[in-house]
Amino acid sequence: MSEKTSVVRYDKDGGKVDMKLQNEDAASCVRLRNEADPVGIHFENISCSVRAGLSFWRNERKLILKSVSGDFEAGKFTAIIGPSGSGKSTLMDIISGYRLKDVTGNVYVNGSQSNIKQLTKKSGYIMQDDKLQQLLTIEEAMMFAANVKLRANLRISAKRAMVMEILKNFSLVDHIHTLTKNLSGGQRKRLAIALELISNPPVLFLDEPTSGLDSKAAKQCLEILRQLSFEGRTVVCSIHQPSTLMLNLFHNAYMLADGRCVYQGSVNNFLPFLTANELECPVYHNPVEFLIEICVFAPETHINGLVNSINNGKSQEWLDNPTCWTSIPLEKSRENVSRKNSKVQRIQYATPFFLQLFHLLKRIFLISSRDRFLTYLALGANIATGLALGGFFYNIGNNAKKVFVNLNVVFLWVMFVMYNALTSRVVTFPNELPVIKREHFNRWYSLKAYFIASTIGDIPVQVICVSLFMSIVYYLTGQPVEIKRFSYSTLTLILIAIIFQDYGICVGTLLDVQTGFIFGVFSTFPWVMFSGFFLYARDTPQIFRKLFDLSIVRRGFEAIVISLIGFDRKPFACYDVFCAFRFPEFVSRIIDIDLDNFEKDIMFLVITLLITKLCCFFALMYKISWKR
Ligand SMILES: Nc1ncnc2c1ncn2[C@@H]1O[C@H](COP(=O)(O)OP(=O)(O)OP(=O)(O)O)[C@@H](O)[C@H]1O
Repeated sequence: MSEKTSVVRYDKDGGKVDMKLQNEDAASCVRLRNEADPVGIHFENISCSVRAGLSFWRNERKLILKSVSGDFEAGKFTAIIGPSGSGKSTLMDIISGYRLKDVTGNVYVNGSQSNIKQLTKKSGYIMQDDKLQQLLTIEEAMMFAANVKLRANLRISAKRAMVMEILKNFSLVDHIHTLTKNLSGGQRKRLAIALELISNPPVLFLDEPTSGLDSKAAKQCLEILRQLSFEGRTVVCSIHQPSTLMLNLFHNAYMLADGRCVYQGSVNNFLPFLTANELECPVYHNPVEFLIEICVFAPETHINGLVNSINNGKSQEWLDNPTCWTSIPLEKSRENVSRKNSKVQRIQYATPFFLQLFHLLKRIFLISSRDRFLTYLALGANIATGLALGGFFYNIGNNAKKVFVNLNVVFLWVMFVMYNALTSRVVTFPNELPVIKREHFNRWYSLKAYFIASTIGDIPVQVICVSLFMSIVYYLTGQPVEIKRFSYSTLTLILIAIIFQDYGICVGTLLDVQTGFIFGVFSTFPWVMFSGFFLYARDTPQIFRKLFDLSIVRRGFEAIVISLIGFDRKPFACYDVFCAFRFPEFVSRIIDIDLDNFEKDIMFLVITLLITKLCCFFALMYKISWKR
């Protein structure tokens, strides 16, 4: 029998439970913690420019980082400080590999030949406004991270033990069953760090981890980070204006002013550096605040003096134990931070594709089951609209006198399903984007796995909502009670819903909520105009006729009309002496619909769906991977 080790776990109420852990699990847990090698980062002549102004014609550019150099020493806790807008986040984005566009310069990692993707592989980046999955508990969020970020062959009990150990260090065990949306700001920040620590990256980048926290929570957060650096990690965090107490928690400081380096060195050398530059920091004055004030208010010449004194970050004079970077063979270790080079290597994930897919799907269904409000809202909207339309147009489906009213109702079905699917995704998807961005950038899972999981996860929602809506409205409006006709028209509406849902995701990916909403609704206008409902193709000039064939609304509308009045439907019932529109073929000719087009329409919708899916994927890729 294998030996067991005692590990403390916590039950639902936060009480301690003695968990017997297989010795192998304990060993894997320890092994994982010790796997990281210290990583030192050196960067040289990093510049970054952005477009200045909105003119498309003139390519005016503004330099936001001006050839800065510096060192983030292995196993040290370094603060990037500086006035607002000095370029702290930009520098962090560049060194972490998050920003690749319009960047020049070199990054050296431990002196070995590497590129920016290799550094990304070794690091975790916790962004300023890190968005977490709101509807997962701390334990679920951590276990999801453990499942996708740790080796697949690691036992679940080992993963669990590791999660509990990290949570214990972050004082989060008492809240493991609390939903992340209910956590305090400090707890959320700690959870964001804990999530990245699961894969034990040797480098951690944190953009303003203390923003929005009170001084106690900020200090607690920095103490944890300092502790992580003692364990051999290189921890770099940007911080706006640290108090003296906070500053003393860091080993090194790297200070920027107007995109240039004005100080690099140990925190202890801050005052001697000021004195060496003939700047006398008043007693009881925070030296960082003092230097920031100088950078903000003093004339340009003063800043130039500081930049020259520190050689824009190249000088290592004020670091306690400067690394001898000159011993590195530059040709081998040098790596330009350009996109071209960074794309050479493919990202590797800890778990295989299908496992990523499995865990993502599990999370999607868990979140959907928790998102009661949205679920009830979606179901409620479909039931209410179905009842309203069914009530207004009660039992008209077989009435020869109301044939055209019935067609209006069908068009309303299409409009409802289309706008419902489109707007719901335009509004909700931008909230999901930052989470995907963070998780994908930190190599939790591939974009392909996420996309396929979310596609599969969205299908049941659309199928249930549309089927529910159709069951009500189809029955109440008195359409033919035939399974074939009902299933054909429902299938068509489901296809329309999925196409417009994907279109909504595309728009929501590329635009913000307000612009996306306006653009999304407005851009459907051509499809509606050429739907053949307001205007028949035969009444328009020849050159516009093809547009009717390309309209998704037209094809969807036509397919539903055919499933209702096509397939050799019997004449409509006539309750008057004479009814002009008793025969479905005659009606179809009047409304310019060919009753043999059903397969073609469905084929068109399926191809459009595939194209929209591809567009969605590329939009996501553009936003998350390429536009960096
Ligand atoms: N895409 C962009 N287009 C135009 N200007 C930009 C862009 N990105 C950054 N900037 C500008 O670059 C400068 C540096 O921005 P950055 O966010 O790095 O500053 P920061 O030091 O982190 O500021 P804060 O402490 O306020 O967060 C700012 O003036 C900012 O307006």
